[in-house]
Amino acid sequence: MNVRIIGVPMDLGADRRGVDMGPSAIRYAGLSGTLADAGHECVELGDVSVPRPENLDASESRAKYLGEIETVCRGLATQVEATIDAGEFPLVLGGDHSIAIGTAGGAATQGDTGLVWFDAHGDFNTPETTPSANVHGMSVAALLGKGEFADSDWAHAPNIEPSSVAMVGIRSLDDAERAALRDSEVTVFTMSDIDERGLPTVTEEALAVAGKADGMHISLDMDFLAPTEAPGVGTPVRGGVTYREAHAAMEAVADRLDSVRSMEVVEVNPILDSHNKTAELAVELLASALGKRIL
Ligand SMILES: NC(=[NH2+])NCCC[C@H](N)C(=O)O
Ligand SMILES: [Mn+2]
Ligand SMILES: [Mn+2]
Repeated sequence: MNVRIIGVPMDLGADRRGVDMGPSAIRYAGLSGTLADAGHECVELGDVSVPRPENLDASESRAKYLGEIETVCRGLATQVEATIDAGEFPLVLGGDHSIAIGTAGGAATQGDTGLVWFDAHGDFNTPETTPSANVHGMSVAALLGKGEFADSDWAHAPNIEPSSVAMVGIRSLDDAERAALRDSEVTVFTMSDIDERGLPTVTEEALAVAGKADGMHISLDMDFLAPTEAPGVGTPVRGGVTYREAHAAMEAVADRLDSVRSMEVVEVNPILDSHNKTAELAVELLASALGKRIL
């Protein structure tokens, strides 16, 4: 496969600084070499430019830096679209999870699109419900045009139907977010589902939900994993999936790779990490998702 690597050093969507260094840490952990060893041609497109928060004012906003995030996501969506149009595979490195509005939005320019969201969080808040005003907690709601995002031509992606969205690994929801998810047609596989039925089964079902669409986008938030495995994330939540479970989930993605249009890994924060462990794990998981096998 021809893979184009796009970095998005975005930290405007989250409270903890440092996630902007995620793309560098993932590259430093050997991404292109690992993917080349797995038989992929990799082209490095470098980073999308992101404004520095030091020069901006986010006070009083219910969605901090939304204007800047819009500009970045519009640019990112254009690059993702161009990559798919060229017959290549966009692999996007975050940055905080607000960038998914651009990545998934770009994938959705191609038509009916499903979404698999591996995350501890639902990212289903809107500016009306958010407790933090952080846009990384709103990405799925934005893509589905919830609340204030209904009229937004850059965030709302009408080609993504809620019934083609599946979340896996969920264990932290805000009250209004939980109510909104319950009311929606999004399929949510919580950690309880994983405990009862196992991650491979649950991931298969999530891929089947998203696979009803013509193509799908895979979004991997590293806080999907237990913080013991992935300490370098800004919003860790105890009780996530294990190292081996995460690989199994990514191997299930690889089995469906023909219908995967794009993928991203987000929320790697090297400042909070231990010896780049989380970035190294991100590289391993991306390789598994793109077809690397033990034997
Ligand atoms: N992509 C993430 N890590 N999102 C965390 C979101 C946390 C919380 N639900 C919020 O809205 O602020
Ligand atoms: Mn997330
Ligand atoms: Mn998360």
